[in-house]
Amino acid sequence: MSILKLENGQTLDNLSDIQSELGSLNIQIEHKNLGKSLHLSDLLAQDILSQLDKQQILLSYQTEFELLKQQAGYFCYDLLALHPGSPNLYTLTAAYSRYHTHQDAEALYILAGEAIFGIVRPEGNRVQLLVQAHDYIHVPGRVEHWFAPTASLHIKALRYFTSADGWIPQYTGTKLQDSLRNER
Ligand SMILES: CSCCC(=O)C(=O)O
Ligand SMILES: [Fe+2]
Ligand code: NI
Repeated sequence: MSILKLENGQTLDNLSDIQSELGSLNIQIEHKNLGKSLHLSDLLAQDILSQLDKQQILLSYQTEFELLKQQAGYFCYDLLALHPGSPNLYTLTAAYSRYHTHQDAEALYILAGEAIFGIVRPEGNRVQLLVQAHDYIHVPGRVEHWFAPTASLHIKALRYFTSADGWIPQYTGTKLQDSLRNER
């Protein structure tokens, strides 16, 4: 389930409270357990996935993708799978965890593990959203954010793209450290 931390340190874990806090940015957050096979849960529990494993996982969510394609106009989807032993884990997370925007919307469905989105709200204050298994988030284009796995360093998620370009980051230079300093 998602948890939202406000800049004043208050945390919200009630989904409708979180949805209204993020409403001003039109960020969509849902929690839906799509209920899959036992075999799939075994795959999602594995760190090392073969190409075939990854294909199987993607195929398992094809039907949901087709539905989302109609509803939200997604173009394609892929699988993000990070674990402590992932090659170039730190290069990836270093890039993701810098504040950035992109033209395209950024949407994920969390399959396993967890991650944090840092988000700048229109009034300039910053919030952090923890997303976990079965959470679906849609961040509209041009919303300033960062993304990082939690200390568990485990995250598997479907990433939904609205164009072939993907999420080309425009780094904003907002210092993460500053935001942490501002957050009590
Ligand atoms: C790794 S998925 C989310 C990271 C991100 O914000 C991005 O790639 O733009
Ligand atoms: Fe992003
Ligand atoms: Ni759930």
